[in-house]
Amino acid sequence: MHGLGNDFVIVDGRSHAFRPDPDTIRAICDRHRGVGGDQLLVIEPPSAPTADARMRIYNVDGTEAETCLNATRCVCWLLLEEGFDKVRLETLGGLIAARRAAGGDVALRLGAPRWDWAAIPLSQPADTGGLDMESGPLSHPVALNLGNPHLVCFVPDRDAVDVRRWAPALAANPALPEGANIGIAQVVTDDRLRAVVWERPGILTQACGSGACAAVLAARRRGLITARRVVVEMPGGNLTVEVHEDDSLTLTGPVAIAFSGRFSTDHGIAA
Ligand SMILES: N[C@@H](CCC[C@H](N)C(=O)O)C(=O)O
Repeated sequence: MHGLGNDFVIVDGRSHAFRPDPDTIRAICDRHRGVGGDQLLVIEPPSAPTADARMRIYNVDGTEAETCLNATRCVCWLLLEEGFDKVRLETLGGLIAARRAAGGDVALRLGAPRWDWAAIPLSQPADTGGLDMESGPLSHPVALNLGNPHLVCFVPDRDAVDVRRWAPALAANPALPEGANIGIAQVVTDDRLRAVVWERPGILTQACGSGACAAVLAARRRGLITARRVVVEMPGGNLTVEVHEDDSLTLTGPVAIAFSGRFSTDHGIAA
């Protein structure tokens, strides 16, 4: 499935456990020799009675990520199609509630972000409203944690930035012990941003749900916008982010199935 081109291989491991090792994850996500995708997702039975299912999120390098909101929208859509009214999905980054929205979209309700330096995490105390970091046109990023770590840099023109050239140095900054997703954002109007995200562990994605939320929250924190309902244009399409009074969020956008199939253990993929 994909959310605006942010694409995922999703394995339903609820009746047959699927615990891929890093080599298997890399093989599945390989765009030339495997299925290909920005992440591998495994649906598991919930560990808490408050959740309907649990989702594990594996990055293309085999590491496990805490949060991926486009992935959450895709997996929640699958669960909603099974007849659930609303869905609560457990992730390493927390419990996320989802419902159907207009036009077949999926809306997620998320808790407030964390802004303190230790929660990003950063290796030492710093003002997360503008870190002392720079890489070419990217400077003084806002840092926040939405279950996963994000830095957001504001630029006058998103498309003028050579993201592959400048973002990796920020992501590798030693002040980020767990790395970070690097957002490059441009304010278009008070309720419209343009953004692109260099995701951990070093891929440029078509869209990023947590990156869209991070861009809106960072723009509000910097005083660059005041709107609470903001459209974020990403290369793959638009996401809508609503910031509620208590700083909780609603993220809404489309999902789509690309194809479905079965893994075989006979063709080099270990299940
Ligand atoms: N790879 C990331 C998480 C991916 C974010 C995702 N695309 C989204 O939609 O939120 C990480 O390691 O944190």
